Amino acid sequence: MEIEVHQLKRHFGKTKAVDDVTFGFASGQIYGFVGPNGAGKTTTMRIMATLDEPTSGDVRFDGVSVVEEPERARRQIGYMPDTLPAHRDMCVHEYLDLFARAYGLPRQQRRSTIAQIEQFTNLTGIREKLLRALSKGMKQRVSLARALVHDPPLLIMDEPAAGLDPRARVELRELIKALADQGKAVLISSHILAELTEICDGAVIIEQGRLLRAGTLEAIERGDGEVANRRAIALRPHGSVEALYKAMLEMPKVTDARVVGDHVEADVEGDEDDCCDLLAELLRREFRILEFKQVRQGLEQLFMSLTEGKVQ
Ligand SMILES: Nc1ncnc2c1ncn2[C@@H]1O[C@H](COP(=O)(O)OP(=O)(O)OP(=O)(O)O)[C@@H](O)[C@H]1O
Repeated sequence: MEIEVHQLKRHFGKTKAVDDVTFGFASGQIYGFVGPNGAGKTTTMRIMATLDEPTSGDVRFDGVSVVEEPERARRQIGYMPDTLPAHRDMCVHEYLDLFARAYGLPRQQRRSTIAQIEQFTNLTGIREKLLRALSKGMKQRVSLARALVHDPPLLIMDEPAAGLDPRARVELRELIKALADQGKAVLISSHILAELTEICDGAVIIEQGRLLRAGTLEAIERGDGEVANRRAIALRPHGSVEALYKAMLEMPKVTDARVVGDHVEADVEGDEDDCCDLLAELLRREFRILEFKQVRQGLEQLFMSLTEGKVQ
């Protein structure tokens, strides 16, 4: 499935919550949605989930428009909001059954589908528990299960890791990866950028409603603008790290270098060719290099170099 967000705008009075945002991604991909508080992430996600209407622009799932055919579009997505289930006096199983009915799943199919999802989200052991008796992590899993009952090809998750303990975060990450492996497209907003870097294929970076960058992490890193002509490399010498570190600092295209354990990491002003030239020069100077690799910038670094923390 192709997801296309096209020139999306959503204005609340004078506030341009979303201001001409265009990006796309596809089945099997996990895209991180990042931006400072108030950047417009939730507003964009709610429009994608057909819970709000754009001022102008559109979102299409394989051509199906959220504006023109919201009912059809709605079946394509599972939305996990940043609020947790609030039907306090209902147990987990009843709650999931309620949503499966709402999506019109016939009885037999409902049973097997819910059983599978409960197993996948690790809810089987607590399916009889009341929602109000659940911990935050359990509620997050119920919320994910609810988003999956109609087997949507696209999953939209708004801050799913917020407030989770480290174990629950790791488990959530594994679930998201498994969903992408099944072929689902996933858009996930989070402020925990290091975590997103580990699972995301790409990112959409917005600030004050405006798109700063969108694409695969590699493409964003390579892209035009201020991060374009910068590469980071890591080298592990056979011999003194300090000697290599000093030599690196003297290289004309190296803007910064640091010793990290048994490696030297360096920022290079230039492209891949410049990195290779640098290695050639080191070898010419008879440095013995055991490892040489390009280091991918994390989302955190990309985000910091692209945003200035502006808030509306
Ligand atoms: N219903 C509304 N009425 C008026 N303004 C709104 C409404 N919903 C959102 N906004 C404004 O739109 C802007 C974007 O808000 P949004 O919740 O989309 O940001 P966000 O990126 O999800 O932020 P956070 O990271 O803090 O969750 C903010 O300035 C917010 O105050």
